[in-house]
Amino acid sequence: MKIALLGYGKMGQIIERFALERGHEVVLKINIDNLEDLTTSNLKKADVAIDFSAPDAAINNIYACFDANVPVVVGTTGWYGQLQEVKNECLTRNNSLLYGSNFSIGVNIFFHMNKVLAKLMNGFPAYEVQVEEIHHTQKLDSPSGTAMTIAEDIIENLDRKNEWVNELVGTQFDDVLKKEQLLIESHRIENIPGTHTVVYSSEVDEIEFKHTAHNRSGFALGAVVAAEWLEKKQGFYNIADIFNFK
Ligand SMILES: NC(=O)c1ccc[n+]([C@@H]2O[C@H](COP(=O)([O-])OP(=O)(O)OC[C@H]3O[C@@H](n4cnc5c(N)ncnc54)[C@H](O)[C@@H]3O)[C@@H](O)[C@H]2O)c1
Ligand SMILES: O=C(O)C1=N[C@H](C(=O)O)CCC1
Repeated sequence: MKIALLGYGKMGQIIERFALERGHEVVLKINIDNLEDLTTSNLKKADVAIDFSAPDAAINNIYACFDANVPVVVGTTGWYGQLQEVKNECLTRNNSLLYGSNFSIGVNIFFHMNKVLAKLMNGFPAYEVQVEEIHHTQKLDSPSGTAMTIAEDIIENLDRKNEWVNELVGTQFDDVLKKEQLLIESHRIENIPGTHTVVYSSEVDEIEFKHTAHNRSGFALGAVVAAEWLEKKQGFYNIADIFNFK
């Protein structure tokens, strides 16, 4: 498979390593310093594109892939406010896109178990729930895309919560939380690849459900596997469509 890498930073470089190991070829690498190479004719040389760029770059890169009719896997987070618009465009134009806030197997198992746990906790109103995420200090978006997925899945399954609110620890936070609001607490600490915890806390005890990424390899391998899965498909997909847990 010929791959275009849109974003060749921390993730793009590890993705390249896994792609080559799995017998693929990288035919295009785009970074902030060679954006002029992001042309339809260059993109058409690829069977699939993988975007791990920046929140403010993702939409433009996705539309460039749509124009070239190249399936695109989007790992970039921080653009989900425009998800519905991108989905409509993808389906109207018969393009292919797969996105995911987190491509690691461990987190996708965590996503599934988080929904099961949230449903269970409907029977236990004494527990207050909170989501916590920790990432490296270069991260541009807050909360993390993974924390948003976790929070949205809790809201869908736990009747006593209906919206999430984000606090980036170390910045001003004046909100007084309402009972139906779910707090996502974001921490930025040097060199942390990604840690997510769901905490259910009562007067008498606490349940912590936690995923810790030891490095970025799980995200990168997952992105290459997702590209292999998407290559011949048409439509708008989420990483959950690959795992399809019941
Ligand atoms: N879904 C997942 O599993 C997952 C895992 C890790 C990171 N991410 C997300 O991936 C994104 C990238 O993460 P990273 O750690 O590699 O960041 P990074 O800052 O190390 O790399 C991003 C690269 O994108 C480049 N870039 C900037 N503007 C661009 C543009 N318009 N087109 C193409 N490239 C551009 C920059 O030059 C930079 O090298 C972030 O949004 C992050 O949240 C997702
Ligand atoms: O390093 C990042 O940035 C990460 N971003 C994703 C997110 O926002 O959830 C996945 C974890 C790492």
